Amino acid sequence: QPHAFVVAPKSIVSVRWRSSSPHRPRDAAATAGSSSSSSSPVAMAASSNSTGKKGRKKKEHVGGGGGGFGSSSSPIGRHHRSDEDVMGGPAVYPDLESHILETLVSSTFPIVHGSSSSPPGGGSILPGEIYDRLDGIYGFDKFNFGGDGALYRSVGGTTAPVLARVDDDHSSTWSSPLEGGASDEYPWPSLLTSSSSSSSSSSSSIGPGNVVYDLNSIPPFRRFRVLHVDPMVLAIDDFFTPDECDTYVRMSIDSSVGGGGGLVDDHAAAVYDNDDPNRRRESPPGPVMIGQSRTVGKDARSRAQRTSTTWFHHYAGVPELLAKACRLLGLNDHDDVGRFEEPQTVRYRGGERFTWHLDALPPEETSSDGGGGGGGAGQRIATLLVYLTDLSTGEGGSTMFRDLGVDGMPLRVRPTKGSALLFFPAAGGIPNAPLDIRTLHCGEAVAEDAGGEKWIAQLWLRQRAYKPTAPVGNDHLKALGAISNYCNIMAKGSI
Ligand SMILES: O=C(O)CCC(=O)C(=O)O
Ligand SMILES: [Fe+2]
Repeated sequence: QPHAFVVAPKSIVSVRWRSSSPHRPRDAAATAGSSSSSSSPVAMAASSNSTGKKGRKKKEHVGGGGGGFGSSSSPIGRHHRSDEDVMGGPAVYPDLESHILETLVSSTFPIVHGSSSSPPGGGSILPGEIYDRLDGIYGFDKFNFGGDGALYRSVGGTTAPVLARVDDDHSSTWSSPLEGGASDEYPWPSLLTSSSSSSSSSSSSIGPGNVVYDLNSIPPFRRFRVLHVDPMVLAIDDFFTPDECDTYVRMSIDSSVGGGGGLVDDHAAAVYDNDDPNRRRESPPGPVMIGQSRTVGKDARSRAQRTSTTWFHHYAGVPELLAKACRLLGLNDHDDVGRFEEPQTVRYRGGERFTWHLDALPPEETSSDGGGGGGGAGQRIATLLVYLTDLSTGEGGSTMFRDLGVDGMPLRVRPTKGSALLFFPAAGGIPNAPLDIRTLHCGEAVAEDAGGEKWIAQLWLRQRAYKPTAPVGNDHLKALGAISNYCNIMAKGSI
């Protein structure tokens, strides 16, 4: 069962849906047995949306030339270069249709790094123009950087919080994709129109009525970097503590004892034996290793796409990840926890990688009939990736966005322990298309002689409630208590 866009070889004339990484357990089973390649060109996906309801929009630009960042309209042909320099493998760039190519323009806006002009508590300051633009594209008020539901912006040389914004612009040409007109606005309604992000406590609707938590107990994330504006790619450097990183790695490794690295083994590591009694992971079972992907996939291409190892985690086992993701994205309602796919950790050893792909899902995976899995959860609208280990320059392992760098080079994000990377695989790019092809990215091969392994944790947010399929018994509901505990601990810590 295909599950994500992966780039076809140049000789193939359009982007095709193709199985690749074990993003989801069902995929692993499918790739192990059958293979991959029902195809469905992007052009088809794009046109299939054209009758959808009008939804939240993109104010302008997208197609290049419209003025604004990233509209330098440099042709994308230059991106059709060999990737041997960065991937050490055969070229897997697509031949894309011209109207898609035209959307692949890099941002030319200079990104301001560093702390010399930082807001209180750190972070970067960008010109107000960028914030205005991000607000228009992404609904800025829902990102919790640097303040209570606010981002910091530069105002006359000083900093001031940007107040949560009322979203009154629904004059969109952005249509609802993939739903046969049956869905609501796409893809941001809940991010944009739910109540102001971080100023109120949550109320429970999917959870037991007595579970309450307040995500405001988690300090706002202050150390963020805007790596690219449109499409937006953010790094959040204070997302996980070193201890949290170590815990996530350790529980993955520990759970695989006896798991044997088989393909899908829902029974492996059914019980997680926490060796740290101070943590609250006593009851939930541990993560399940779903396979070393050297063995996942039948054909050479599938095998080549990901050569790492993935573990699927019980929601209840990763409250820090869920709570912080909700805090970051302004998802205060318990229902929103139910929109996350199975949390994953991924290990890349020397030589391992994940080649160019898009995280956005093919239509059959998002349809509301549930036929594609996930219970009609809709599209992946946000990718959150947390680096659990450091890799130094020269050790490889960077996440690279092929088309978002400067001078034809990829945007390269080196793994930094505790940093998160946030981007939006289906939020913009091609008008009326259900994916943002500009977010094409890869996990660069880790150098054979790297000093350590690359580990990441990953989380995908869907448009609607998602039905997990692994590990057995995995249930969002069971995480609410753990999230509540975590928030309580954070609240006490900050007093
Ligand atoms: O490992 C990375 O840096 C990227 C992983 C990734 O893109 C994915 O798993 O979808
Ligand atoms: Fe990805």
